Amino acid sequence: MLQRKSSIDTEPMTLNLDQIENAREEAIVGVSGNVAVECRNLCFSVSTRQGISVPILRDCSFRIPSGQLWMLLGPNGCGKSTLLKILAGVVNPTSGNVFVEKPKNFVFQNPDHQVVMPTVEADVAFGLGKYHDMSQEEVKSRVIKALDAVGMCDYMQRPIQTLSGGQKQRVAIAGALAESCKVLLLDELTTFLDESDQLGVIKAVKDLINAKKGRDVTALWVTHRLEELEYADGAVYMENGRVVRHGDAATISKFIKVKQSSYIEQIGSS
Ligand SMILES: Nc1ncnc2c1ncn2[C@@H]1O[C@H](COP(=O)(O)OP(=O)(O)OP(=O)(O)O)[C@@H](O)[C@H]1O
Repeated sequence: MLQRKSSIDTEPMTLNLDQIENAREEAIVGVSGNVAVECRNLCFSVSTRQGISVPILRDCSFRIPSGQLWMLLGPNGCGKSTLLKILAGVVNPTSGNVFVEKPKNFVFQNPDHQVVMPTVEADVAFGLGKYHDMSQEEVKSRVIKALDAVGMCDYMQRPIQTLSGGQKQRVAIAGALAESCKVLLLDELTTFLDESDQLGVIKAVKDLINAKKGRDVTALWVTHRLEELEYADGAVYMENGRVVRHGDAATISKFIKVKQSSYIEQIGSS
């Protein structure tokens, strides 16, 4: 496992090649504090029935600073979900290093796959069941705080099946927050949602990142929607299993837009 970077460098004098590369990366991504997520030379391959190894992720490296909302973007099949599953610990990489600050929590694409209890309150409290010595007061207080963070406090007693898709996503995020999670891994949460629900979920995540500055909750949000980048601090852009660019959201947005327009020009001229 990678070591967390200290915010204060006490021996800055002689840099070896690795340190120079780190400094270059930090200049690119603007990392100034602690790192919440880091991948270094991450590879993942699967084997076909004929025993041929097929690379899915190729040499992926990037860092996400604590307390920020980052997006993971790229064309269909480029490896976003696979990378997120590795960060979540659901899948093991073939090689390379991964660090994700703990506790971490993974929220899935389909809201119906993750809300399991009959009411909102019971659902958010569900994950706390494993802490056997936690008092009822503590459970209640965590549930209220978590629902408050995603703007769902007024829905505590609501039956889950009466919620919209976006409200279910926010309840799922509250469940992760109730467990004091430090890193939220969010897989295309807006895929099944209508426009107003999409906006509601992304704003809820952005608000909680802003509100928790002291506690430094970090979120990595997988998306196809370029317009969602406006809510992000930073982004990782992938193509064909590789991290092509990573850095601040405005730079990545510009990079993708230039790519898209040159692609459209190419189609137009052929
Ligand atoms: N276990 C597996 N066995 C074989 N191929 C796999 C496996 N897991 C992923 N892949 C392939 O790896 C590639 C990346 O898949 P992944 O789901 O990570 O992409 P993605 O960027 O999330 O795609 P999308 O945007 O369409 O959801 C795809 O071509 C997929 O078919």
